[in-house]
Amino acid sequence: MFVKDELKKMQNDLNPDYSECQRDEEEVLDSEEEKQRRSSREAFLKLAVNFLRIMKQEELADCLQSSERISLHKFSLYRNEINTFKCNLKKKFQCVSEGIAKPGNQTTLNEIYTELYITEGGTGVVNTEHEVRQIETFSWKPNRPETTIRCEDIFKASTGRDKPIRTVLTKGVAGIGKTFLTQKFTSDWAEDKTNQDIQFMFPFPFRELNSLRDRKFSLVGLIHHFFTEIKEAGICHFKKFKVIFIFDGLDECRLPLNFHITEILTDVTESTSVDVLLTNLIKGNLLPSAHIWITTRPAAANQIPAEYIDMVTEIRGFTDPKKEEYFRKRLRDKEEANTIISHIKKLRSLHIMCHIPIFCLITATVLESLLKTKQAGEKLPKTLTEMYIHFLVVQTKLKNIKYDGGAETDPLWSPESRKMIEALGKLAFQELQKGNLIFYESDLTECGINVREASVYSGVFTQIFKEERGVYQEKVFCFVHLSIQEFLAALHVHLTFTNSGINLMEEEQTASVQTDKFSVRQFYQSAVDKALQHPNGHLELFLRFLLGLSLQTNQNLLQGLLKQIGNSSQINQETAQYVKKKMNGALSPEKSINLLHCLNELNDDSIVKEVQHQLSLGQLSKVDLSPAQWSALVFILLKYSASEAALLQLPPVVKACKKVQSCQTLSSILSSQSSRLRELDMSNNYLQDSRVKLLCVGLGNPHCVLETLRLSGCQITGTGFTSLATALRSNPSFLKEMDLSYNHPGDSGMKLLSAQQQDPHVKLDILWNLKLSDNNKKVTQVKEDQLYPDHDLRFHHWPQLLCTNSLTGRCYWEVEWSGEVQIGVACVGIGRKGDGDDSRFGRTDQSWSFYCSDDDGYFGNSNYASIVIAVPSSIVSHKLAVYVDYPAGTVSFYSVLPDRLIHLHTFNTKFTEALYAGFKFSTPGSTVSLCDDSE
Ligand SMILES: Nc1ncnc2c1ncn2[C@@H]1O[C@H](COP(=O)(O)OP(=O)(O)OP(=O)(O)O)[C@@H](O)[C@H]1O
Repeated sequence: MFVKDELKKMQNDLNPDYSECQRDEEEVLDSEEEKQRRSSREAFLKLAVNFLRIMKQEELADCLQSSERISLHKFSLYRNEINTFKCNLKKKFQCVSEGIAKPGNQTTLNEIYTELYITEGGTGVVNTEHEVRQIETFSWKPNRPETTIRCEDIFKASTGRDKPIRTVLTKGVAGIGKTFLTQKFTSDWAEDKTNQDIQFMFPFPFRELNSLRDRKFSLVGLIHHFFTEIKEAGICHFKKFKVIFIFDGLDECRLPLNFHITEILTDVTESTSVDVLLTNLIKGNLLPSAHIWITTRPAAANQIPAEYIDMVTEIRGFTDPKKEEYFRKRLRDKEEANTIISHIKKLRSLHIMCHIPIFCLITATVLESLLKTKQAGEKLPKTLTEMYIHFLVVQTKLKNIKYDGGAETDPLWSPESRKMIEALGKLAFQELQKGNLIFYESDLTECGINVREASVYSGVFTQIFKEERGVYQEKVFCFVHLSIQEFLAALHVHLTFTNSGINLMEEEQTASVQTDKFSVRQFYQSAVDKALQHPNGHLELFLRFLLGLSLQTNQNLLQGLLKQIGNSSQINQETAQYVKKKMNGALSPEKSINLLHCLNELNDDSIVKEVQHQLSLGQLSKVDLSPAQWSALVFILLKYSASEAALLQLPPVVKACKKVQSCQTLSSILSSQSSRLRELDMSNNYLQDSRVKLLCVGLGNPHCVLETLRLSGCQITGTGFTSLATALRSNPSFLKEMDLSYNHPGDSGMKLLSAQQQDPHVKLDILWNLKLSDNNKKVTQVKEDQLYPDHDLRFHHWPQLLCTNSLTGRCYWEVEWSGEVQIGVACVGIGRKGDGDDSRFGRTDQSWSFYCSDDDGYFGNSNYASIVIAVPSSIVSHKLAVYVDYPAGTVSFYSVLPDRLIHLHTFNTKFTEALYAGFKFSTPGSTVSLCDDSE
């Protein structure tokens, strides 16, 4: 029976038509009897394979041997080894090395892990902006629903996806928690908490793969190399299992990944270089059923062509409540946690930066230590430079006490500590210039850092400098966060200048007398110039730190390490002036805003204050803003949650905008996630196509929430219309109203916009579609958009209009109509904006009208009262008469027949404001014409 059953199963295994789900009834059970049965099966299979080989049926033998059944058998047979594998993974990720580990007081991943906000979407497009700047323009109030993903669901398709997800690319700036997330994902699986349908999870950090650059492996070999338990269990067949490969830190990859090479590899046992192995795995040539998860900093995301990525996700860090949760987890003293949280909340810049977990870690370390030693009246750090200086001081103090046996009161900067910081600073600066974020032994040696010392050091300054050991001997080093590297680089440049007078910011370096005022001024100004020249803004944070270090208060904090520069307050003022001058030149908004941050580091908040003052006075519209003030305005609007009143002022402000730069600035306001700008009126500005194009960058950004855009009389031609149409196509969700009158769209421009209006995704509700003709006596509702000059009295939503002359005394007129229209009168105070009833003919008590329809006949309307008139077909006419007796307060309607008038209805009211004749249209093609003899 057993033999018969097994043979049947084997037959099924060798039958290509036999489906996967039919195999599923083969379950792995744990009972003793089951175990025995499994080992008998295994033996029987081996026999069968042997027989097949003797019979020269090699192909069948191979097939049977590599079948899922064998693998499944092995999977269950090697359960112990697999448990060891899981156990080791668990151990590996359980403890996190944060700061100086106190023996017996190690933090575990599960204790400290705080949920990250992860969103689905985004493209693999590279972002060349500086990462920290990207973070700062980020706010936690998404303007539209975003698909968020939980850590354990990274491979679960969101609704609407029909294809299973094979490859996921997760982006996130430095220190945002990519590695932590992959560790949590793996350890939750290893702890049997989540994703239990997955049989194997293999985490491979790129920095460890780098050390295998010159070696050859098969995929199985690579797995065995990293995970010896798998090798020892002899598991070689992964084809039919659910396997996840996790590749963390693509940005650190030093393997030459080339996706255009033709070398196709499908055999998991064939050896090749690791880069070829990886590209084939990612492309799906190798193990097409495996899942692949790659994490990367944004700038490196484009190394993998988009076609090989099924889903892109982004880690956005901590939400506001999670920031607080993190601090509470980390700082066990409740009171301390409260003080720190409230300090951070008060300082918006710090609060924003705390979206990044690593920054939370730095902040917590610094503030925790300062709170313990703070004297009464002493202030907590407010600027970035201050925070980083304190961080360095805290770390050094800890190292002195813990490793050098020093006391709390000992001088902070021993010659050794100074030497090491100087060397690390040199390394930081040199590598920053080269764009390197990870370094090798040779890089360290070049900066005079002995690897043995450095390895001691990595244990000492754990928070500053990290040493990682791959599976092989080669060690890789990095600063725990890019911003630490930038800070130490700035410190190095400053130290070099104060110690030797050499200005590293200049191309040609000659030593000068550092006390010479001219050279000190030149030093800071050349740093500003150099940072501004950098195309991608990669020296922005560096510059903030360097200028921050020019403050005497900050230099005092580093006494013993940094020599003071004489007369620094005058120099600071001059530097601030220089920065302001630069801000008024032609700069990108990003660079202007960074310079504004630099002013903040220099303790100069004059521009922000000026603009805030103007905002509070409500005077902004009367002031011609300088580009620097523009940047400040953006900064205030984005960062300081401008009051409603301030925002309402924006349209007139924007009216005053003429410069290219202002358009760029506006564009960045519109693109910002925290932008709340709903209405933009740039009418009667000489914008032309070029500036409209700049504006369209913002308009097309998915964060733009603009609802009304007025560009009347802006000299826009077909090209500008093309940019507008493109922008509207890429971000159709919000714009409802656009005034493009008094421009020169030409035929092509008109066509583009009408095509746009047909697009069901575009809610372009108001483009005028009432056409005036016959000397303005006839109105037709048309499908094509008509462009008219904008006018405050125009109805923005409803297709209705009023005549120009007000009605006084007694008036009578006749109107010929067709289609579906309303004819009547309205007070001048009738609403004009929005789609509410207050602006709708017949629905408001400010209008009295008659509805006329080819299909439904007549009925009267005012303030919702419907007066249905039973009209016998003999008296239905397409001519309606209106008679208004203003002093008496009556509006009468008549059906005009060839030989008589038939009274339909009279509304009785009391008129208190000017009254106008008006019409509303309900379907395209409807018309009304004022008859010639109307009075
Ligand atoms: N979810 C989290 N909960 C608590 N702390 C976190 C979390 N994510 C990150 N951290 C803290 O931030 C530090 C940096 O995180 P991680 O190394 O995961 O960042 P990363 O995005 O991989 O950065 P990089 O690009 O520099 O490699 C961690 O060591 C940890 O201290």
